[in-house]
Amino acid sequence: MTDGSSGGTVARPLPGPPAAAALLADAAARAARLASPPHLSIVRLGEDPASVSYVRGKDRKAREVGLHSTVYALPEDTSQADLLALVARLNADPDVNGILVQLPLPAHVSEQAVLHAIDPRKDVDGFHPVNVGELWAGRPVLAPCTPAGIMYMLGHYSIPVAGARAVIVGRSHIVGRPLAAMLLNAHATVTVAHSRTPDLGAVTREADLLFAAVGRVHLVTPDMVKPGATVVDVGINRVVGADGKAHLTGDVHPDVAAVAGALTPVPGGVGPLTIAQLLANTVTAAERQAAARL
Ligand SMILES: Nc1nc2c(c(=O)[nH]1)N[C@@H](CN(C=O)c1ccc(C(=O)N[C@@H](CCC(=O)O)C(=O)O)cc1)CN2
Repeated sequence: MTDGSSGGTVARPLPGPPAAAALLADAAARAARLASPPHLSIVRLGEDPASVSYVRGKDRKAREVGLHSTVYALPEDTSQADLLALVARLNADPDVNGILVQLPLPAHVSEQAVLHAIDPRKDVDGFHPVNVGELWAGRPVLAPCTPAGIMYMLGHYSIPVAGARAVIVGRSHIVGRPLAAMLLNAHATVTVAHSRTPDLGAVTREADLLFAAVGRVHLVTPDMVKPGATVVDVGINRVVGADGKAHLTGDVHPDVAAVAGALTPVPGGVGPLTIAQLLANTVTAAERQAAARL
């Protein structure tokens, strides 16, 4: 695409909201076919502003698409035992289809203990080892929301994945690792790079599909990108600009737009897909629970 002013090329923008709207519309239609609205329970500890905002967004969107949502906003000093008791209660409640514990948790609570306690059939975040294992075995049921949303977005914009060389920078449990499994399942050739990868640029320049998910402002610069590659920016970094105001920026330098073939913005890129995919997962969980009761 030409930018019409300098004669140079600019990457095709891949905005998240249209893809998220399509995913939400599908989730809403599936939810409407169930005997009762799927019920999502969201648990949050403490008042971290980003977590408060994400949970509010999940609750609001759930209601917008016809789901039933309950938020448990617990004090920061809630003990691990009390949190586990709540999870056990939600596991046992036949009226609850999906359970989500917002991350990060305070340091005194073991994330692993809590995530492993959620019934895998209600684990709409896809973080339980049963769901992680099914994903890596090529049989995804409930899969982590940000990478699943990214895969949906690539499909929405008809970006080819099968046969592509994909490079993911970042190996987190929320994004990098599950995304690697999803890309493999979709027949890409996948490399996962990380903080100890030597000559990162040589690796990223191989990519037809490049994913930046490390949380380091503008880590990916134009010289690290193959001309025409699709670049997906998963970074959400809060920085203070020259104007003294806080704003969000990604892991990809804006000048990458002059090299890439397509680029997701931050904000307004993959972020909105996270919540849309969560609600799609909640409907999937409810559908499977209804079928198991028949
Ligand atoms: N239990 C979970 N905890 C966390 C997850 C998760 O998937 N499950 N992911 C992240 C945070 N997250 C959802 O929880 C999330 C991140 C970003 C967005 C989003 O829409 N971002 C917007 C910008 C929003 C803003 O202004 O801050 C964008 O990128 O355009 C939604 C959800 C960690 N915790």
